[in-house]
Amino acid sequence: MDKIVIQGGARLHGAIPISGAKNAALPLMVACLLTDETLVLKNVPNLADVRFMGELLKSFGVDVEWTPARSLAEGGTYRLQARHVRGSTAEYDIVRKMRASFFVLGALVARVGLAKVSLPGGCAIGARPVDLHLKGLQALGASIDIAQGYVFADAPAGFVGGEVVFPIVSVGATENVLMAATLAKGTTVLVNAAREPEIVDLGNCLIAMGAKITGLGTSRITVEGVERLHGATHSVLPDRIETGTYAMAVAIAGGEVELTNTSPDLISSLLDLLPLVGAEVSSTGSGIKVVRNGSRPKSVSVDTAPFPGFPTDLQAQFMALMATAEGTSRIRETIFENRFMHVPELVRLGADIKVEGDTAIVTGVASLTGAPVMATDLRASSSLVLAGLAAKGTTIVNRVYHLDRGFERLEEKLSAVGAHIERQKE
Ligand SMILES: CC(=O)N[C@H]1[C@@H](OP(=O)(O)OP(=O)(O)OC[C@H]2O[C@@H](n3ccc(=O)[nH]c3=O)[C@H](O)[C@@H]2O)O[C@H](CO)[C@@H](O)[C@@H]1O
Ligand SMILES: C=C(OP(=O)(O)O)C(=O)O
Repeated sequence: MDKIVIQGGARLHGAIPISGAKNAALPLMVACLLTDETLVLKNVPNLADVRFMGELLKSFGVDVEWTPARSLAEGGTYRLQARHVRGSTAEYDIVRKMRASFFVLGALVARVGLAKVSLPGGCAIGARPVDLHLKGLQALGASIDIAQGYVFADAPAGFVGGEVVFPIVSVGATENVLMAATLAKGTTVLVNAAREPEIVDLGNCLIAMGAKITGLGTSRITVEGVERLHGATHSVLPDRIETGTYAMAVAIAGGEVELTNTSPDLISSLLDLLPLVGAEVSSTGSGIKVVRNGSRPKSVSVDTAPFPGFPTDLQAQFMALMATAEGTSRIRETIFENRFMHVPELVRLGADIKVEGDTAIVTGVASLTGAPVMATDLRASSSLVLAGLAAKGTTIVNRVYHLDRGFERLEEKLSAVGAHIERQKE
């Protein structure tokens, strides 16, 4: 298994190109199931999860053609055509590895009238039930049965528009129901819908495919069903989690870096905090410049929340930053009940962190010390990389396959701005 090896202490200077967003690309790829014409997706990151989604779509008979990017500064292109959908089963082995596989449920039923999709089960960050996806599809007329670990959904005459009220904000359930509603008979209203930029990106692509959607980016989305969707070309929006992670890499390591092909509007919840931490942030027109010179970062407390709040997917990285800051911060995780798996690993690097319920109390230390570490999820792994950039000596991050799910060529991007980081193959 590959490892990432970091010699800490180097300041970062230069530019880092930001890739297309994994969490937008995955549901966008699923959207190809809604039409027999070709969906062309540009700026797609070359990530394990994305390749995996390509394989899942192939298993439904989708023609999947991937053209890799010519350089780090541009994404690859997927041409996806679901001329005929063959089969409608997503097996356990696939769904347990990548939860986004569950997003095929609504689109498959919309297109072929039925689907059998494995329940994903829990994962390292929490129980992550799918009840809201199922209730949403039921509200549109699907009958749902659960047996032998699978969801059997059918709506032989297609979905029928209705009101779907989400008791809590769910990104995935909003995406699943949004896709289903595009081909429903009549009007669907999603109440308390997620407002994440990835939902807006999916909605805009669906509109380009002929869907009638209003209210994207608000908590009330209205979808007027249409009889068919057609092909379209869409460019995936920049990855705000990758943007935020590299912004914090500069804040923790020091230096001056421009993050290109991204936008400050995607991540203002973090960019508003960074000046309080001691990093300067400015918009460059084509991206964001982050600078930290001089004194140690300062402690700032934060609660995670659905967009436009502070993203749970940046909580671990922010904790690494706070581990080196002057003072004490409180980091409250409100989205997932078990997303502190990075704490014991950061403590191995010398961090002073105590967990009390949903809150981590982080007392910054003057310096971290390198050590071998491992993490059980994607963003936790990236927090260990950030900590390694600031730690004295060598940090070895094991289980790199987690990072490869969501960070495209991380070690190349960081070494290009001066970090001493490499991948060691075993
Ligand atoms: C592929 C993708 O886009 N993944 C993102 C997506 O995950 P995902 O879509 O799984 O996250 P959700 O927004 O659905 O989860 C939010 C909360 O709702 C709960 N819940 C969700 C669905 C449901 O049917 N029942 C239920 O109780 C979850 O357990 C969690 O506590 O949004 C999360 C929250 O921003 C991010 O951390 C993930 O990176
Ligand atoms: C939790 C994440 O992904 P997933 O929802 O696919 O597990 C993530 O992207 O941080």
